Amino acid sequence: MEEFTFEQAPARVVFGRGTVRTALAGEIARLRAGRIMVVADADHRALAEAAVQPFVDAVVAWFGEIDEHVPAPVAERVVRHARLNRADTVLAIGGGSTIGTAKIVARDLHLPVVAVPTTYSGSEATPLWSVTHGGRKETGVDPAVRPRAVILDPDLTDRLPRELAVTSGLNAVAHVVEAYWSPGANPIGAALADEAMRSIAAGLRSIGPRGLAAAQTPEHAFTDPVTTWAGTAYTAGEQLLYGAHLAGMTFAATSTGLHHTICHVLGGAFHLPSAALHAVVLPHVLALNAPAVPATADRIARALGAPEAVSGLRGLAASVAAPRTLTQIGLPLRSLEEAVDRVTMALPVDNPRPVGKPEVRAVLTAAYGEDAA
Ligand SMILES: NC(=O)c1ccc[n+]([C@@H]2O[C@H](COP(=O)([O-])OP(=O)(O)OC[C@H]3O[C@@H](n4cnc5c(N)ncnc54)[C@H](O)[C@@H]3O)[C@@H](O)[C@H]2O)c1
Ligand SMILES: O=C(O)CCC(=O)CC(=O)O
Repeated sequence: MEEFTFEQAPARVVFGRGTVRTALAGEIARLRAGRIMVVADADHRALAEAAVQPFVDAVVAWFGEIDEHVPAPVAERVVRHARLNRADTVLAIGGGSTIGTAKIVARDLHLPVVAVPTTYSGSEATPLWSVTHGGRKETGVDPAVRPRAVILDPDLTDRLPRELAVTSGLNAVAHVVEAYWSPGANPIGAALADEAMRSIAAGLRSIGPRGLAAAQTPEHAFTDPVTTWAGTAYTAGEQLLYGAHLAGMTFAATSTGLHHTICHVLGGAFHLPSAALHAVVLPHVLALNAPAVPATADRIARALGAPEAVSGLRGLAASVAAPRTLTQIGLPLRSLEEAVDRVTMALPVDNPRPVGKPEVRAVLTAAYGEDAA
């Protein structure tokens, strides 16, 4: 076996139903969190207020201005708010945008973050941060922003509306796919990726037309020994949250390629919903790259439980009625040339095959589907 490096910043992860009530206070105490600033959007304020009750006297500030892709003025305000209130720790309760907002405080003021994710973004497992300056999404890596304690409570993610559960699950699939072929790929990351992909795919297949709440009943629970732990069956929501966290871990240990670059550039420039963007773009980047990395494509197919990677991913996305075109998620066809130019300007990227403007155009045109015909 060739030499390889695998690095993860230290973090404690607590997984289980109800752990936002039963375990969060313990993690706060263990970290000696001191003065706490809570970051949560308006939709998660009540949940966050209930969660902090056991340590409410330590909460010195709230920040609720969350905007996807973390606009620079919001990043400045959250840091100022933490500084003014002399916060020692940031507690983020919400999706990738909320955790991403908290991460900027960690980046700039070196405060620890405690994360309670409510989507499958996997951001709670990564040292990646981003800030968008006037339509240009800047991303960076800083081990200090990786949350030091993480509460994975499937009761929270099971509340996701069906559409967001689907696209967020496919966002996690995108982390896994790029982790397999990134230059930093290594055997430990690939083992995490295999388990992440199996788990997410199993969870997605069970969502069905009625969403996660309907997939929690015992008849939906997984008893396949490959995907259960110590004989305990997992529900679809549990499979998804567990898999999404592993996806974040494996993605964290590698680097971003063409797929994530496209999503960052377009997400920031056109303020598109990040998870839906991943869901639409991923099959086309996989179709571009799979012939260049046949062994990796076979491994992706095996993890998906499909005979072939590209059709396997397309089948999975179709089975959950994922959005299929850029038009569907808010990028009109008239923006194609601007989108191609913006992504091309972000090249070069680490990618299994060389990418120039023609490849970018091919991927984005394909992502418009029948709308580009
Ligand atoms: N740093 C990383 O490693 C990383 C990884 C993935 C995504 N991201 C970033 O995170 C952002 C996107 O995050 P996201 O896809 O999680 O979406 P989000 O955090 O923007 O949330 C989308 C919407 O869903 C709502 N929501 C969240 N959880 C919910 C729940 N349980 N029930 C009902 N509604 C809920 C939110 O209030 C919001 O309105 C993007 O900026 C993306 O780049 C970062
Ligand atoms: O927005 C960030 O913090 C970086 C995002 C990232 O690399 C993962 C994603 O877009 O899903």
